[in-house]
Amino acid sequence: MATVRRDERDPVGEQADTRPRPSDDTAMTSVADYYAGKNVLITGATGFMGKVLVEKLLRCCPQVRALFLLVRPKAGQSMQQRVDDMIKCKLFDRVREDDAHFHRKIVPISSELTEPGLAISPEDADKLAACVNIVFHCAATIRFDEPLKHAVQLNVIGTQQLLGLARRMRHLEAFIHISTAYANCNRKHIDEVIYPPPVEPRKLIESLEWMDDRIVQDITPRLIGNRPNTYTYTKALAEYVVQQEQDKLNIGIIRPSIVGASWQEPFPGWIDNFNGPSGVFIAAGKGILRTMRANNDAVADLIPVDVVINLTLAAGWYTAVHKPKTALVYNCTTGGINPFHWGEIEHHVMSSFKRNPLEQAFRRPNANITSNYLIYQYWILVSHKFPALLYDLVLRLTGQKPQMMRIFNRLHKAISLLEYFSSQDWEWNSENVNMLMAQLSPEDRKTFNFDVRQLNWPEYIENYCIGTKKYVLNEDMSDIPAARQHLRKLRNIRYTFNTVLVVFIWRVFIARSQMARNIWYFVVSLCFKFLSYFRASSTLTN
Ligand SMILES: CCCCCCCCCCCCCCCC(=O)SCCNC(=O)CCNC(=O)[C@H](O)C(C)(C)COP(=O)(O)OP(=O)(O)OC[C@H]1O[C@@H](n2cnc3c(N)ncnc32)[C@H](O)[C@@H]1OP(=O)(O)O
Ligand SMILES: NC(=O)C1=CN([C@@H]2O[C@H](COP(=O)(O)OP(=O)(O)OC[C@H]3O[C@@H](n4cnc5c(N)ncnc54)[C@H](OP(=O)(O)O)[C@@H]3O)[C@@H](O)[C@H]2O)C=CC1
Repeated sequence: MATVRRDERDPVGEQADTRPRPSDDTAMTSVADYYAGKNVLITGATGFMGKVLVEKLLRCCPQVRALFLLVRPKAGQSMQQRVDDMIKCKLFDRVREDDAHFHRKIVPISSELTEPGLAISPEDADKLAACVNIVFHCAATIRFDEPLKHAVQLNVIGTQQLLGLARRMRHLEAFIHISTAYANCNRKHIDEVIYPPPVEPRKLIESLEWMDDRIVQDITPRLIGNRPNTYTYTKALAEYVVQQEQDKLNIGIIRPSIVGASWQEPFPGWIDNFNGPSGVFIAAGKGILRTMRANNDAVADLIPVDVVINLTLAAGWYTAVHKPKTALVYNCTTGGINPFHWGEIEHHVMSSFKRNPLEQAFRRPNANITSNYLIYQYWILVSHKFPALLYDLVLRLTGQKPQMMRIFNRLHKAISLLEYFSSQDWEWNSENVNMLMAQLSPEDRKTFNFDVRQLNWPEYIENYCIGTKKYVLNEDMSDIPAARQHLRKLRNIRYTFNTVLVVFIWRVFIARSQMARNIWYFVVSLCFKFLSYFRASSTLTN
């Protein structure tokens, strides 16, 4: 079994390791000083975490020489257009304030990670081989329903190819791979080690080459075994593939849990996608999602994106400067240090969206999570399907296209894929993370803060919800009074609807059936008796 030992930081007895060791001077450099004059290569820079990584490097390590971003053309946009759009976004406002010409440090390189040779031109590959000092590999498919072939192609073969390129880099000091804390979610306790892979990646890759898509689809459940999806399965394989290079490269592996909006930087609550909990929060805030399967008492292992990026940069520094003998794994999680539970998340998300409502909510936000399958199915029927049918009926009657049932079907698919992670909890060891924190200077501990003991969850969740409103939905905060007014209107509609329903039931059952009338009189007389008893006893005590 190939496992990763914790860094012993003992340079003695390393005959096999020919890589240069750090001098005392370099070991003492601060994180920002280390990145000064360095050429950094980043994959997945256009993604959620990649963008935050680029921003933080430019803002807090302003002496960095160049950032080479491997980007592919997409949706009719060239790679250059995509990078231009990316750096225009609000996330980069603080960097722009500090240095209006920061874009000069960004060098986009056209690359498609699923193509042979990463589809990098020979000239670009030579340039990278000659100058890159540190690689951050963030790119991956994070979809939970990705067909196995594609997930392997990108997450495993793409990683292998990048490692091949890294081996050619003459001045490479560190290779940092972003994995996930759920790569080994088939275990309950997860140490900072690389576990044996579920299958030898080479054998799997060879088999997938000749199998057609139908066969692959059929055998996927058997292959992934007790992992919930191809994403976690291929991320586990990728870790193993990265580990195979530990004799040749200085490697660090970061395993974040559920990455959420930023905690502090560049500003609280920054988020730009529907992945993971963000989509659930938005659907609940819009009043669409009323129930979800989750365990109230299970730890919700959210981790703010800026924490992950701070840890990643610090790990890059540590790996390059201290050159650990084996690849170090960092479990970047909150559960063991500052636990917060799904039940608490539900409470704070709901109250936050009541204070700061989203525009044009479908219903008042009121979602309840439950681990009980029957209760869940009941609420799906009563609170999702029935209102959707009713709404679509109204749309049809007014000559419009029905849409609510379609939205709910997509939502049900999304939440069914997430419930595996919200219905149970895991224990992650974080010794390497603690070790890394202890290695930082007090100044670096502030600039590259990943100490989640200081995280105030209610405040974080409030900023997260506001962040989904501002940055994902692009809603204006000045519209909050109108949104509150809309919620009041929805509440009045609900009261009216409930009253009409009661009157209707009364008319149909009470007024028309003798037996219902008898029951009704019995209930009313019981209430009267109770009231008179209550009055009499309170008169006596007075
Ligand atoms: C108050 C309650 C508290 C309890 C709260 C519990 C939260 C419990 C979170 C656990 C979270 C674990 C996270 C593991 C941690 C990793 O390791 S990381 C990677 C995380 N990866 C992901 O989250 C990817 C999951 N997403 C997917 O796989 C795909 O988006 C889906 C869900 C299969 C949908 O695929 P699709 O149908 O092809 O289409 P896509 O365009 O992607 O999205 C379709 C619709 O689904 C919606 N959608 C997408 N993602 C989501 C989502 N997460 N939620 C809702 N809707 C979504 C989109 O908004 C879109 O809606 P429309 O705009 O069309 O109306
Ligand atoms: N988000 C989360 O909750 C968590 C994420 N992680 C890990 O963090 C990393 C980053 O995740 P995140 O930022 O959320 O993911 P995103 O989906 O936001 O970003 C993925 C990035 O990978 C790039 N990419 C995808 N396919 C290719 C390809 N074929 N060729 C080149 N580039 C490609 C995307 O580029 P493009 O813009 O062109 O599509 C994008 O830049 C991943 O490795 C993920 O496994 C780990 C734990 C949790």
